Amino acid sequence: MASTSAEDREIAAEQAYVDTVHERLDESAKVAQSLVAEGIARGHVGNEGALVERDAMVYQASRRLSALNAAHDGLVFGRLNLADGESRYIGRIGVRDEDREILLVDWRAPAAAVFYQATAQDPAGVVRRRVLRCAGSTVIGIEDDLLDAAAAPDDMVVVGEGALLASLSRARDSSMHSVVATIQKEQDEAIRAPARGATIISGGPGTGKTVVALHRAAYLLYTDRRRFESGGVLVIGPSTVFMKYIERVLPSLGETSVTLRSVGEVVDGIRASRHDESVAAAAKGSSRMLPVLRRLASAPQPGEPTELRYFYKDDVLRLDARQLAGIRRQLLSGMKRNRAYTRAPAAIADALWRQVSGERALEKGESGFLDVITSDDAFIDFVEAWWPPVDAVELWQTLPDRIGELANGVFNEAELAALKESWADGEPRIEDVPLIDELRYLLGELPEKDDDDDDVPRQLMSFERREREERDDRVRATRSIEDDGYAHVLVDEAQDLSPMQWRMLGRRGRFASWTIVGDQAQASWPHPEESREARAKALDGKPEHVFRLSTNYRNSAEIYDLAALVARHAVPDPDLAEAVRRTGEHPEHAVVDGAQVVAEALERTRSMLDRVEGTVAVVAGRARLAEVDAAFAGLVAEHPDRLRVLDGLDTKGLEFDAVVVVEPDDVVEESESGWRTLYVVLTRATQLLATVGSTERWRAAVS
Ligand SMILES: Nc1ncnc2c1ncn2[C@@H]1O[C@H](COP(=O)(O)OP(=O)(O)OP(=O)(O)O)[C@@H](O)[C@H]1O
Repeated sequence: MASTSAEDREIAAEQAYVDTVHERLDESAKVAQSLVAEGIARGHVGNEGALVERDAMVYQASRRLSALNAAHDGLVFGRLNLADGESRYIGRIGVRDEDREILLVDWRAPAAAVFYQATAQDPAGVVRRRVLRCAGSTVIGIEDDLLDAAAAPDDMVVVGEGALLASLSRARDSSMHSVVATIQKEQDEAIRAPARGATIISGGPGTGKTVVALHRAAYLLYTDRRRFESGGVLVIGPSTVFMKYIERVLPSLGETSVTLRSVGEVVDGIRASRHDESVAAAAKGSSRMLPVLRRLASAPQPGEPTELRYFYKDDVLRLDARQLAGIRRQLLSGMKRNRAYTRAPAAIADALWRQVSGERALEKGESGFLDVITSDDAFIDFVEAWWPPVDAVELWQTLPDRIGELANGVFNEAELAALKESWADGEPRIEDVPLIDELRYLLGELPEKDDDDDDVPRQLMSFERREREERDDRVRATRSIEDDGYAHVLVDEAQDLSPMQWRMLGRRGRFASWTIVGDQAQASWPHPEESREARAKALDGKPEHVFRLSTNYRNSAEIYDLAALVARHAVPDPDLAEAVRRTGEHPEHAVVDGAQVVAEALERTRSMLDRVEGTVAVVAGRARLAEVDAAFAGLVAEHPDRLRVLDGLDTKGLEFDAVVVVEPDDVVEESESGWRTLYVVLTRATQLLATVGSTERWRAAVS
C-alpha cells in the first residue's frame, strides 16, 4: 500500500489530465453551441431546403450538446497502463484533442473492452487498471488493481481498496446510478453481446441485471446508431416507480434516444399504474382472454340496427338480421373491422341491389342505383350506425356488461366476479393494457389520413416536432398501430410478464432484436409454463443467446442468507447468487400483538432512518397498505426523499439501504405467488432489514 502522499501525488497527476479533457469537452460544447446558432440563422434564409437543413443541423448539434453536457459528471473514470507502456484513459464518451489524437476512449469502444475484461489470471496486456472517483470534474479518489505485477515498472504506484467494494458500500438515493466504472467481466460479456436474436440475461437478485440491461442499450446505440436510433429502442420495466428509479442511468451515459415505458404504459395515451388483485390479474393475463376479445371485436356493437328497409322507386328493399350478419361475416373475413369501415357502404348497397326487381328501378342500372343510394342521408345514417368506427378503449369499457355472454364457459364464476369488480370504476389497471392493445390490433386502424407531415422521415421532421415527441414520449411516438415496431426491445423483470403481456410486446418486437432480463424465483405471474410458451411465440423462433450473472452486489450476505431460505421455499431450484459483502448486521424480527404491529414498525423505521444515510422502505401487504400509509404519513413528510411506503409488487427492481416489512405473512398469503413476492421484498435491502409481525408463520415455514 502506498503512502498518503504518494496517493496525493497520483491524484494531482490524474487531475491535470482530467482538466485537459474537460477543457477539450468545453471547447466541443462551444462548437456544438455555435452550430445550433448557425443552424437557426440559416433558417432565416427562408426557403424550404434551408429550413430542412436548419432542422437537421440544429437537431444533430443539440443532441451532441446534450450528450456533452450529460457526460460532465464522472467524465473520465478509468485508466489502463498497458505492458507496452501505453496509458489509455476511459470515459463516458470519446474525446479527441485538436489534432484528432484520442484523449479519452468511449467505454463502449473496442479499445475499452479490456478495461472490463482483464483479470489477474488473464491480464490481457493490462498491468494496472485504475478507477478514478470524481465529484463533478474533481478527482477525489483512486482505486487500483495491479493485474500483472511482473510487468509493472519499479516506480508504478498502486493505491486504494478496490473500486467495486467502495462503490457498493455507498448510501442509496432515490435513483439508480450508472456502474460504468466498475462493470464486472461477466456483466461486460452480456452488455457487449451482439444484437442478434434474443439475448437472455438471468441471475438472482442484485446481480446487476437492470444496470447491465441499461448499459447494453447504450452499447447497442453506440455500435449501430443509425439502426437503433431510427428504429427505436424500447425499454420495458415493471412499474412507473421503477421507471423513475432508472431514468437517470441512460442520460448519464449520454443517451437520450431510448423509449422507457413501464408495462402499464406501453400503449400510447394510457397510463395504468395500479395492479389488479390476484384472481382478476390471473384471468386478464391468461391467453384464455384471447377468444373473448376476438369475439368482442367482431360482435355487433350494442345498439346497432338489426334491420334495414329501403324504398327505391317501386321496390321495398330489406335486409334482415340474418342477412346483415352474413354481410358482417363476409367483411370481417377479409380484413380488420375498422379497415372495413370504407367497404361497408358498398357491401350493403351491393346486397340491396341484388333485390331490385321493379322495371322503373332497373332502368337506371346498377350505377344509377349506387349513385342514388350512396348520396342518400338515410342510407349513410344506417351504415354509420351499423358499422361505426370502433375505438379500442371504448370497446374495452363495454367488457363489464358483456363478459358474461362473451366468456361463455372460459372463466368460472369467481373469475367473472373478480373481473367485473376490477372494471367497476372504469379505470384501466396494468393488466388491462394488453387487453386494450389486443383490441387495437383486432380492430385495426381507421383508414384516415393523419396530419400532412406524417410520412416525413424522422431525419427531416421539424426540430420542434421531434423535440415535442421526444419530450412527451421519451423519443418514439407509436401513434399508429402499424407503427409500433422497434429495432430493439429490452424487457426487464421479464419473469413477471403474463401471456397477454408477451403478446403486446411481441407485436412491438416482431422485427427487432431483444434483450430479456429476469429471474424466475422472483416471478409474480403464477403460471410459468404458459408464460414460457407466450414468450417463445413473441420471439418467433429468433435464436437465443443466454448469459447468467452470478454475484449479488446489492444485499449484505446476512440479508441474502435469510432471503435464500425464502427462495428455496418459493421455488424448487432457485438461481441463487453469491453475496459479496458482509456487514455484521443481521436481519431483526419483532413479533408483537396484532394491534401493535404498525406502531412497532413505525418505531423500527425511525431507528433505521437514524442508522442509515440513504433510503428506507416500509413494505406491507395490499390489504393493509392504506392503514400503514396513514400511520407513516407524518414520518414520510419529515423524510420525503428518504422514506417510502410500498406494497410488495411495487418494490420490484428497486433497492433501499434499509427495509421494514410489516406483517410478512400478509405478503405471503395475498396471492399464489406470495412467497416469491416476499423473496423480492427481502432482497431490496442493501444494509438493514427488519420484519414486524403478529406471527412468525413464514419463518417457521422456511427454517
Ligand atoms: N459492476 C457493478 N459495480 C457497482 N455496482 C453494481 C455493479 N453491478 C451491480 N451493481 C449494483 O448492484 C445493485 C443491484 O443491481 P440491479 O438492480 O441491476 O440488480 P438486478 O439483478 O436487476 O436485481 P433484481 O433482480 O433484484 O431487481 C445496484 O445498486 C447496482 O448499482
